[in-house]
Amino acid sequence: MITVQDIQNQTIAELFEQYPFLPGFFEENTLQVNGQIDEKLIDYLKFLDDEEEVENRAIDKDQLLLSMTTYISQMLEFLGEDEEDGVHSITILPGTNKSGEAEQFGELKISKSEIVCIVGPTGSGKSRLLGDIEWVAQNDTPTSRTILVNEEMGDKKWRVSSGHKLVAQLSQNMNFVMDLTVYEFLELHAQSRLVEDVEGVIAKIIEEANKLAGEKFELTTPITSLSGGQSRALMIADTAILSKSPIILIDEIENAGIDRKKALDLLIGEEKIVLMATHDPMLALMGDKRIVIKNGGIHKVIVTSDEERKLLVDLERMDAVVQNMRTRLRNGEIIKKEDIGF
Ligand SMILES: Nc1ncnc2c1ncn2[C@@H]1O[C@H](COP(=O)(O)OP(=O)(O)OP(=O)(O)O)[C@@H](O)[C@H]1O
Repeated sequence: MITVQDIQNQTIAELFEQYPFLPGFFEENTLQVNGQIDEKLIDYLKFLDDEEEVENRAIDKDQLLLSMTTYISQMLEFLGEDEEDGVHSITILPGTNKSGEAEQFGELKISKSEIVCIVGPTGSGKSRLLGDIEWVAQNDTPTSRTILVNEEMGDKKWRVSSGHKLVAQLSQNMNFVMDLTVYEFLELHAQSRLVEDVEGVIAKIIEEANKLAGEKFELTTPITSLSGGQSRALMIADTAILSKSPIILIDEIENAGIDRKKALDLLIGEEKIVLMATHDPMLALMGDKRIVIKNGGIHKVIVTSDEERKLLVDLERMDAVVQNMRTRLRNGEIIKKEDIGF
């Protein structure tokens, strides 16, 4: 939070540079700066020592300073740039499995730049764990887990705040209902994030999305006619490039017909916490750790070993062969034994 003390001794020029949206506040409050740009804010506001001015404006110096401070804090929060509000870690505190038995781990802390995979049989509760994190559960979900943010009890503001979402979620179903072209969709999204270079950002997102998707699509394509893989690729590129959320939750990227390794590389390029539920061995080993879910509970947490990391290289090679075969089969080619390459 910004305080009055933080701003009152800075010059107006310094404040305008630090908070580019502040001139808007001056305009709204008919505060003329003219030649006083290099004065300290507190000195500039001396004209409000005059009682007549205070009466005319119906605001005194202290009130004005306070409302300016609130405005700056709210704008920073809205823009997602409040440093002190940054998320450094989340911590999962144990709850119960599907049989109501207590989960056997003390607590599980996940920090910025960590990738954690969630593995376990179908229906074991992987999506439920992602759901708990998204909801910042406070013993109020079927698992009774609690999620701490920065080692503190999660603030319920994360559940409702639209300008400042804790998580960006990429889920299995990506159904668009709006009648927009890819360009219009991205434009709306970029504008709502107050991006300055909207055109540049849109170009970057479509370029990255097309690197992930098998079949290329255009900015003029209606989003409703994108294939499952294409819309997934679009959402991944959009999330990686536009989302300010500190946590990315991914529920299965394997079946989408996109280049999964590139997708993950794109997503983890930013300093974020990434949690990914997966059935795919290659993706599971790309994480720093993996959470094993059994019967709805966190059964084990395994740190990826050096040996596993080395094996990942072989898995990636095998995966490339399979992907290549998929592409060639799709293109109507005939596969031969030597195409397998090992
Ligand atoms: N600890 C728990 N206590 C009670 N219910 C649970 C618990 N964990 C999961 N469930 C419930 O079990 C069901 C299956 O869980 P979920 O959908 O998370 O499985 P999944 O591992 O993601 O499956 P899939 O691999 O098929 O996507 C859901 O209805 C979920 O709410």
